[in-house]
Amino acid sequence: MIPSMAEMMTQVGSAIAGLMVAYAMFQNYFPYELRGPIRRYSQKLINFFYPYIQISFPEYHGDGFARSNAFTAIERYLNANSTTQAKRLKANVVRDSEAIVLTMANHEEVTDEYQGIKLRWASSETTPIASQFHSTPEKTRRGKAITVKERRRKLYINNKSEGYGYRRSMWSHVLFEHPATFDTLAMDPDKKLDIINDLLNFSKSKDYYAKIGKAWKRGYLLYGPPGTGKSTMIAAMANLLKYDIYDVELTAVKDNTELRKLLIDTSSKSIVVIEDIDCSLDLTGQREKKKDNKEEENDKKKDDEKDAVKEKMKKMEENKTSQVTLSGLLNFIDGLWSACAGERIIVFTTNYVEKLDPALIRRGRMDKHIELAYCGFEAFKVLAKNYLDVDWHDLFGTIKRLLEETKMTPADVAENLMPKLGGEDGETCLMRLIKALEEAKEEARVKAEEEEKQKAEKLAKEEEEENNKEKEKENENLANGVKENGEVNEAKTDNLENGGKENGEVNTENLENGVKENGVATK
Ligand SMILES: Nc1ncnc2c1ncn2[C@@H]1O[C@H](COP(=O)(O)OP(=O)(O)OP(=O)(O)O)[C@@H](O)[C@H]1O
Ligand SMILES: [Mg+2]
Repeated sequence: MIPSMAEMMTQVGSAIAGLMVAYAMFQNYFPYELRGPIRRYSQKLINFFYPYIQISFPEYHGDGFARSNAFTAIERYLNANSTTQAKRLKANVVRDSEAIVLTMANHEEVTDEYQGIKLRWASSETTPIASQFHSTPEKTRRGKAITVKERRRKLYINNKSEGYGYRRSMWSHVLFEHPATFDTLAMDPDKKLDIINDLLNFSKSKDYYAKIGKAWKRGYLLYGPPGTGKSTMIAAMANLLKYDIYDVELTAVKDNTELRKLLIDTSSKSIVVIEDIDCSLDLTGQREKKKDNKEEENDKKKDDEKDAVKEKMKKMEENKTSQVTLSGLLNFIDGLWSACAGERIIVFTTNYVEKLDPALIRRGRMDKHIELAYCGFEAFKVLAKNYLDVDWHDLFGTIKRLLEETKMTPADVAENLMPKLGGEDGETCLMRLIKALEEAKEEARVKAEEEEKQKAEKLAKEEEEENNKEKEKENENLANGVKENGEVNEAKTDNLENGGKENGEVNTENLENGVKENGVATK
């Protein structure tokens, strides 16, 4: 007789209940010392028949608060590849991530294949994750790459050194959401491409750097006048590589030791930025001398741009408490920090490349020197496209000529191109730029003329002074001459007297000798 469904369920139910009672008895009454070996042997027996390899990846490890990197990477890997199979998914906005991350819910299972091996990924709640799968370094790496791609990036700023007590971090951070990209950066397209390739090449060269025995780091020096896009380029770099930025304010760093600590505390895949290196570094002694030179020079050339830099320097000087030295900085670039694993880019910016100590910018420390210059026509075209969505216009010819004739920073060009409130059209903005360029040109001409005039005046003044000096000298000589002549005359009379005497003597002597000598000579 075939038992009915209800009867079957009852039997299964009572069997399970029986097993549970047996298990409870086992737990309660079986001697503790014997439980371990029995479990071990029963596991061995199961393994004999069980054909699969099982690997568990706990979600939390260590002290139980840090989420395992492997787990996160696998989660992302499954999110991108296999979630189509699972019916129930968990949606999470994970810290540091831009996208919503979908992961399979507990007790879901997805299958996957890797190099002919079938994998079953399952997520379970009882142990943090009891999954049946097979993973490889390659997969973990792919997962990691996805993690980096979707990660929200941060801008770190070093805290002022005073009183970051026991727990306070040396860095504060905000989300980095600068919109600049290499597409929006106005500069010569060839130069831009070269930089992009350099960066991408670096980020892919882990093995190469290991092979040549160099730390996986690269230094860039960005130089050029204010407003030419140095800071903008750093943001574009970070956006291209998806790196974090550590903006080091050297004036807030107490000394070399603190600088070292700060830099060791930076994470991999980051850009360490030190802006205005010539102003913020108190390179004691040697630097002081250079500053004197700079001040002298600034006195000579007093155009606006220099004044801006001077202003900046003065400000830095005022709140300077830092004792970071050039050698401290160099040591960190070459030494300890380089031993920290992971890819890092270090960027220095300056308005005056020629003022920097050659030791700081030699190749190997600063591998690539990038000049950001005044706006050329190619750079202008990028701005026109970005700001006005204009590829070509009849006015471009005039603008090209004016840009060649006058210096204007991309910042100023951009400012003029930006449509003002009320929705100006492209042509109005281009006309405004032309006007501004013409004004700048005229201003530069007047300034040059003035400088020329000042120079000529200075030269004339110097010549006059020189002439005056000569005249004075002549007068002096003349005066001295009169005096000397007086003396000479007196001396002459003296001499005359003496001469009379001397001559008297000499003459007679000479006469005698002459006679003698002549006598001898004639003989
Ligand atoms: N090459 C450029 N391409 C696009 N925009 C630019 C460029 N240069 C400057 N700008 C614009 O001008 C502004 C100022 O530029 P940025 O701060 O990058 O200059 P900087 O070279 O860092 O100057 P400073 O030496 O004073 O730090 C930016 O907000 C940006 O909008
Ligand atoms: Mg800047």
